[in-house]
Amino acid sequence: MDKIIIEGGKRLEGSLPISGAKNAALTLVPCALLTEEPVTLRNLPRLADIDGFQHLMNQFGVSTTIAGSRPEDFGRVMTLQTPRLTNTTAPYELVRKMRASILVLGPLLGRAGEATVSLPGGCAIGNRPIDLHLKALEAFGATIEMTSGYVRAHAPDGGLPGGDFSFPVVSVGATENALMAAVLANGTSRLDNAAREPEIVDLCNLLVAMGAEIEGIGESLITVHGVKRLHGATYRVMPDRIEAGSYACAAAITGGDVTLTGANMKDMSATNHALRNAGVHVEEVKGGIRVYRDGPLKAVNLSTAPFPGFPTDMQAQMMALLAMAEGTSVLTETIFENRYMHVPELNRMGAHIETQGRTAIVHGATMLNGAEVMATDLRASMSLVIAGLCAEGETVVHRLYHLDRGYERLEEKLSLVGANIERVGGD
Ligand SMILES: CC(=O)N[C@H]1[C@@H](OP(=O)(O)OP(=O)(O)OC[C@H]2O[C@@H](n3ccc(=O)[nH]c3=O)[C@H](O)[C@@H]2O)O[C@H](CO)[C@@H](O)[C@@H]1O
Ligand SMILES: C=C(OP(=O)(O)O)C(=O)O
Repeated sequence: MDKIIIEGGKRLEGSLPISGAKNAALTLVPCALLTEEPVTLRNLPRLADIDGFQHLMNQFGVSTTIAGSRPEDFGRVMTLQTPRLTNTTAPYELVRKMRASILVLGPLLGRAGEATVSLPGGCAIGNRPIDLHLKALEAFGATIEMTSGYVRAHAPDGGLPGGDFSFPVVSVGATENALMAAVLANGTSRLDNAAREPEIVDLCNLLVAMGAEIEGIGESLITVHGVKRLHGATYRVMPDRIEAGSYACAAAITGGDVTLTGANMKDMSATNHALRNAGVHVEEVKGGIRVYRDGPLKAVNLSTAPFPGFPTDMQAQMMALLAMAEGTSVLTETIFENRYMHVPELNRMGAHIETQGRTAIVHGATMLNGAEVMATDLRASMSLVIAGLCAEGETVVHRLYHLDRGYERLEEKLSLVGANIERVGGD
């Protein structure tokens, strides 16, 4: 298996391009199931998760063509077309590798009136149940059965009637599945306490471009008036706010000065606020965001929360940064019950971090040392890369498949700003 080797201590400087957002792309791609016309997605990141999703879509009879794939380009353009659904089952083999496959449930049900999707199961960061996805679809009139590890959903003859659902907990994926099911329902549906993440806004914008009628985009009460059919559209995937935040931490930990081209400031308020409190300068510049640091890093207390709160997907990267700050930072993870697996690995690099349940206490201003570390989940992997960039000596990050799910050609991007980083084939 490949590994990444980082020689720490290089100050990052220059410009680094931000890719299309993984978490937006994973909900935009299944929208192609909702129409027989072509849906073209621009700025789609080149990631293992997107390749996996493309494969899953092909199983349903979706044709996919890719343009703009010169090896030197970041991103690409994919056109998906579903003249006819040839299959409505998402098998265990594909869902197991990619949790976001559950996002085909809503659109398949909306278009075909039925869907069978393998239960995704838990993953490293937590149990991640899908009960709210199913309850929302039931509220719209679907019948749900569970058999042999699969969810089978059926709409009544004539399609889903639509209905109202209030989420007891904010869920990004359940809001997305519900929206994709509601757009083709016979009546009006209302989602209360819906997720307000920018990726949900991106999804709604594509659905509207396809002819959907949605009110309350970006708000916690969303109303969807079902339409008879949707048409094709061409749409540009939003920039990845988590990738941008991750590279902002990388720039900051090295005391660097990096412009994140293509990043969107307005999607990143909570992350930028935390960075500024930590003593990092974050400025909007033409075409992106400039991040630099010219003073010491300061301790910050943070609690993860649904948007517009501080994103759980930035917790691990910020923790690596705070390991080098003066003072003690207290981080609280409120979204996933097991999202501190980077802590023992960061401690092996010389950090002083203790965890007590959902709280992590980071005793900062430590000197980090390079070490061999094991990446356990996507953002945990990135926190180890960030730590490695400022550590003394060599850091070797093993198990790269997590990083490849969410960071497009990470080592190339970091090399562009002067990092001493390479990917090598391992045993
Ligand atoms: C592909 C994608 O977009 N992934 C993101 C998405 O994941 P995902 O959509 O899986 O996360 P959710 O927003 O659904 O999860 C939020 C919380 O709700 C709980 N829950 C969720 C669904 C459900 O049916 N029942 C339930 O109890 C979860 O266990 C978790 O505690 O949002 C998370 C929270 O911002 C991010 O960390 C992930 O990167
Ligand atoms: C947890 C994440 O993704 P996923 O939901 O795809 O596992 C993430 O992007 O940090």
